[in-house]
Parts: sequence; structure tokens; C-alpha cells
Amino acid sequence: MITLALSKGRIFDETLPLLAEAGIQVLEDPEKSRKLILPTNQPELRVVLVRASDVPTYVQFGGADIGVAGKDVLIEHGGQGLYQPLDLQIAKCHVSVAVPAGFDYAHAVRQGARLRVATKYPAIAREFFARKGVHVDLVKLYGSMELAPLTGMADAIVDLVSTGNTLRANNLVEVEQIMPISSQLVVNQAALRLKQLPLRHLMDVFARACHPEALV
Ligand SMILES: Nc1ncnc2c1ncn2[C@@H]1O[C@H](COP(=O)(O)OP(=O)(O)OP(=O)(O)O)[C@@H](O)[C@H]1O
Ligand SMILES: O=P(O)(O)OC[C@H]1O[C@H](OP(=O)(O)OP(=O)(O)O)[C@H](O)[C@@H]1O
Repeated sequence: MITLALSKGRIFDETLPLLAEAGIQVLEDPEKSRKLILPTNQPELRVVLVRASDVPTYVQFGGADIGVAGKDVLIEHGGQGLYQPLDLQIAKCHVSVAVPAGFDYAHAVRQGARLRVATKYPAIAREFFARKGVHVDLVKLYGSMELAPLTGMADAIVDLVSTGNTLRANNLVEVEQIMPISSQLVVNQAALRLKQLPLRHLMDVFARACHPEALV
């Protein structure tokens, strides 16, 4: 049995068409069922539903053999014990720095001001501001980062931006793009040795679906 870890929402929704290209179907809809283990039409493949930020942990500790995780989540996790063979080019966005519309971020940086930055991504933010030589106090949040500057709790946020709609709706502006993000296939290194054949087959399924031009 191969266990594939996915998170509900955009990763599940964007992974499904990749599997479908190889005729693999998940037999229950996670939005309708409360089940956490979902069968597929392949008797040897099942899907487990975990939080997006828990996918690397499930794969690292063998709760799943393979999974799909955002690069943002993988960087924060550290990637220990994980083989990362393929960029699936799904769930694409950026990690960016954003501030309230009236805040002169460039001036604050030039002045060497100490900034308070709210984020769900402290590792990415710490590394980015350290490279720039900007002093920051990081405030760890688990969601709704946009609220932090609006309530005066932070000067800036480091968050994911895709269309920019969330920032615009909250009168925030993107002032720096830190890195592009997409989702990555992650595989448990021990499982890859023990279940080599079926895992390589599943990795091929993903490779064919997302990079067909790379295959002969
Ligand atoms: N607006 C977006 N556009 C495109 N991709 C996104 C966007 N927001 C997040 N992502 C990507 O999709 C992944 C999953 O995001 P999702 O919103 O489903 O989970 P989450 O609520 O961030 O996670 P958790 O439940 O663990 O807090 C993120 O890790 C990121 O890589
Ligand atoms: O630029 P946009 O297209 O508006 O996308 C950006 C938003 O998407 C993500 O939130 P998400 O929609 O996943 O909500 P959640 O993390 O609160 O579930 C992210 O945390 C931003 O708030």
C-alpha cells in the first residue's frame, strides 16, 4: 500500500487533475466526507488528508510515503528525511513583504529602523531580512497576517501573495517579493528504498502529468 498525503483545498484540488491523467481517481470528496483516509480506484493507493503544514512531518515520519507540500511549508519544516524529486508547478504564488499603503518602507529600511514583522514563515523572513541587514522583531502568527499591521501590532507582514486581492482588500501594498512558491512532491527516503517500484511509478505519473515535454 502506498499512502499519499495531501491537504484539503487548493493542493487537493490541483493534485487531482495530475492523478486523473493516469486514470487515478480519489473515490470520496473531502469537502463532503469527514473521513481522513480516502480510497482511490487503485487498490494499492490511498490518500490521507492532513493540514498543509503537516504534510512534510507525515512523510518524514512515515505516516505517508509521499506527499504534496508548498515550498513555503518545506522551508519552514527544514526538509529532513525528505526526498524532493519534482516541482509540480501547482499552487503558485510568492512570499512577499507587505506594509500598510501609507508606510514608507524604503525610507524605514534606509534609516536602519527596527521593524516588527508578523508572519507564519519565520525561517523565510529571518533569512531574508538578515541578508538585507534589516533589523526585525518577528511575531509568529498562524493565519490572517494582514490584520497585524491594521491593528498596529506590526509594521509589516511576510505572507503569500497570488492575485494581490487579499492585500488590496486590506489596504496593504507589496513592497518586496522574497521568492516564488509552488508545490513540491516529497517522498520518504526509507520508503523509496522499501517500496521502490510502486513509488517510482507514482513519481512517473506526476512527472508525466506536469512536465510531459520532458519525457520521451
Ligand atoms: N493564494 C494562494 N495562491 C496559490 N497558492 C497558494 C495560495 N495560498 C497558499 N498557497 C500554497 O498552497 C499551500 C496550501 O495552502 P492552504 O491555504 O491550503 O493551507 P494553509 O491554510 O496555508 O495551511 P495550514 O492549514 O497548515 O495553516 C501553501 O503552503 C502554499 O504553498
Ligand atoms: O493574493 P491572493 O490571491 O489574495 O492570495 C493570498 C492569500 O492566500 C492565502 O490565504 P488563503 O486563501 O489560503 O487563506 P487561508 O490561508 O486563510 O486559508 C494567503 O495567506 C493570503 O492571505
